[in-house]
Amino acid sequence: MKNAVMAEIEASKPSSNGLVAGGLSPLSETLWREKTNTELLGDVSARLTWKDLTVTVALGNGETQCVLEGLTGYAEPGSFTALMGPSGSGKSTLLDALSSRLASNAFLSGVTLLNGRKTKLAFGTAAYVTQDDNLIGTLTVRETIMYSARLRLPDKMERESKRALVEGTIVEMGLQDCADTVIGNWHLRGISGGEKRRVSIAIEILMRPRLLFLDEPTSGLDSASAFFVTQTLRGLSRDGRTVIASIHQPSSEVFELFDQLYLLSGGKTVYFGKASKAYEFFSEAGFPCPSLRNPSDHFLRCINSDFDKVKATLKGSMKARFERSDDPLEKMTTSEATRRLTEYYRRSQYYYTAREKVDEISRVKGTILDPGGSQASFFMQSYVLTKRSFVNMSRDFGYYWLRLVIYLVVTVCIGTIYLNVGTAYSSILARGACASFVFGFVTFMSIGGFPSFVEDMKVFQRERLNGHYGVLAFVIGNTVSAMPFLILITFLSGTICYFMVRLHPGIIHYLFFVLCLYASVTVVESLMMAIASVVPNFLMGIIIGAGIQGIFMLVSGYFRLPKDIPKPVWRYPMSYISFHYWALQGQYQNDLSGLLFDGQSPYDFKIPGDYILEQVFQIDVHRSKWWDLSVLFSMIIIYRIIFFITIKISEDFAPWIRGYIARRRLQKKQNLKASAELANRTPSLRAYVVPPIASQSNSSETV
Ligand SMILES: Nc1ncnc2c1ncn2[C@@H]1O[C@H](COP(=O)(O)OP(=O)(O)OP(=O)(O)O)[C@@H](O)[C@H]1O
Repeated sequence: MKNAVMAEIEASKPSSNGLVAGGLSPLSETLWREKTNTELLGDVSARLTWKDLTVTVALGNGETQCVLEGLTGYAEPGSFTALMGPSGSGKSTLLDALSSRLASNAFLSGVTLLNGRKTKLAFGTAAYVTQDDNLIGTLTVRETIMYSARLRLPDKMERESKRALVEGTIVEMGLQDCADTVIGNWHLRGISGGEKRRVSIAIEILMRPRLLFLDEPTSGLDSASAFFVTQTLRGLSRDGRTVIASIHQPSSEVFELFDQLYLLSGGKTVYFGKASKAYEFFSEAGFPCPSLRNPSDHFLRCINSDFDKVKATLKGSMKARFERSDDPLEKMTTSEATRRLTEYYRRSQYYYTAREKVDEISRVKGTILDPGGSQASFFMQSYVLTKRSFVNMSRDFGYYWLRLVIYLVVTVCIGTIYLNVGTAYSSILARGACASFVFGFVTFMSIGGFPSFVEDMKVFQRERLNGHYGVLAFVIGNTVSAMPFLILITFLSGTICYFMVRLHPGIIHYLFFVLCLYASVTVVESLMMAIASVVPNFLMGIIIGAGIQGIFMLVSGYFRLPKDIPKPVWRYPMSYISFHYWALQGQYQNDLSGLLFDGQSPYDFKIPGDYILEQVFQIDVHRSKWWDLSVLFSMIIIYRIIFFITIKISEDFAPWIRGYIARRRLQKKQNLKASAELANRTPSLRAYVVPPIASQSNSSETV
């Protein structure tokens, strides 16, 4: 079987630019099924319909905007549907609406059915290649696709077979020349934008999804690559898959590959039907395509009204030329042309045929498609994610290496400032200050890793929405992969600090100090990861993380002694929630207990460390320092659970809450509009609806 796959890959010779000639899938559907040990259980084809789909977004100023208006259409297995329209016409919004991924401020109405049933398409039921290529910058193209394959293909499939499948997909997307080049990030120059686009597509077509959405898959590609990529997508659809893609500026050859065409302008349907009939439609509507013009260019020129003003200005300066032209577009504004085309479509047979077809498909209750994202076991997902994350962390200089350097430099500074601190009377406060700095500021520096966490979260969100793996596998992978780096950083810097300052002698005291440092840094990491899952923005995340840690430091018992901290809020519960508090209490005990300090004058008695702990630092010496350390380790687990819960909440509850808020807003808006209309018709009601202060001229605005 392995040989058969390789033979089939070999047979598909790449063209000069590296893409497979003919765009046919090197691995046929049957062979793919055999290789992956997956069977087609019944009819798993995806018939998608949408009827009277309207998307309204709530804008920042309280207004609402209708982005899509009453769209009706369908996509069938074996067909390749292209969405076209000017920039801002609503193509991405339509794809988002169909794939259940609308933005938080968007409200959807209308009916979307998959195989005649209401289904949520996120988390693996459908695959979606979005406009942004969120990839791990330190991995090569081959590694990226290979990890993705291992995350999703069945465990029992041989590694060699997975490799063969990956190589096939690399050839299919014309990526063999850059297969060993890294994707690239802020400090690594990697593959080009067009190649990144193709890697994103390769990752999704690897599993041969039943329903595939692509947002501008050919953007950034040269015309030959765009042609071959489109041909591959069409080849995929010929295997009984349903493919819907938004496409900008297709060449005439690319246009010929489309089965169905959905033309949008200003959120309205201008045309939906067979791509080959669009030419006829435009002629019938009075806008025939001139003989030497690319049909898709012509269609877009007819419906892009963004430049009407520019056109009018140009017309003024080149009057004679425009007057001679018999192009209907020169005789009217494009807004007017779009309006005429939209109206013509609503009256045409294309519109009625589409609606009839939608009703016909919707009536057939087909198979319920399960989220079919990953076929790998939970353990395989966790293992691959841990390994991938570890490789990324070890290659990304900004993730841990830079922090290690800074930690070493800072701890050498601490070591020289508190060098051989001793047991003189003045060393009591010096030891307190040193511990406070180490567990306050040194752990605080861990927020430096936040930009890398945000990048990780972006990749996670893309993969999660496409059902590549579960949330728990991600949390485990992220936690375990970070451990060796955090151990290295904290043990190295902790050791330097401990021995330069000469804190309490003894191996157990040393171990306690570095373990406490490790636990504190890991808690900060976990806290920042939880923040990154809620606030995926560098600046805001760092500000929030810094703010939280600042508050925790304040109540740690150093800047204000524990018993002096105001009891409501600050002492209970804040100081107990603060990890600085536990770290400092534990380290004070670890360092001072058992030592004898000089008195203020040479004639004074020696002061026992336990006395200082109780009387100066107000520490409960009856509580074991190991208890403080275990609280810190529990906090790591608690923060990781919080991280898991925040992701689950944002997946499961947030869309519901957002939908509810959007519905309420829309309802309020509609009620106000209805009241205003009623008030205009019934003068006696005006007083109730229009605030008395509003003048007659701006009353409608006020309403
Ligand atoms: N969540 C949202 N909030 C506010 N406005 C939105 C939102 N979603 C879409 N829009 C607006 O709706 C319009 C359509 O956006 P969309 O991204 O769907 O267009 P598009 O056709 O995909 O454009 P492009 O080809 O440039 O990507 C735009 O004017 C956009 O600003």
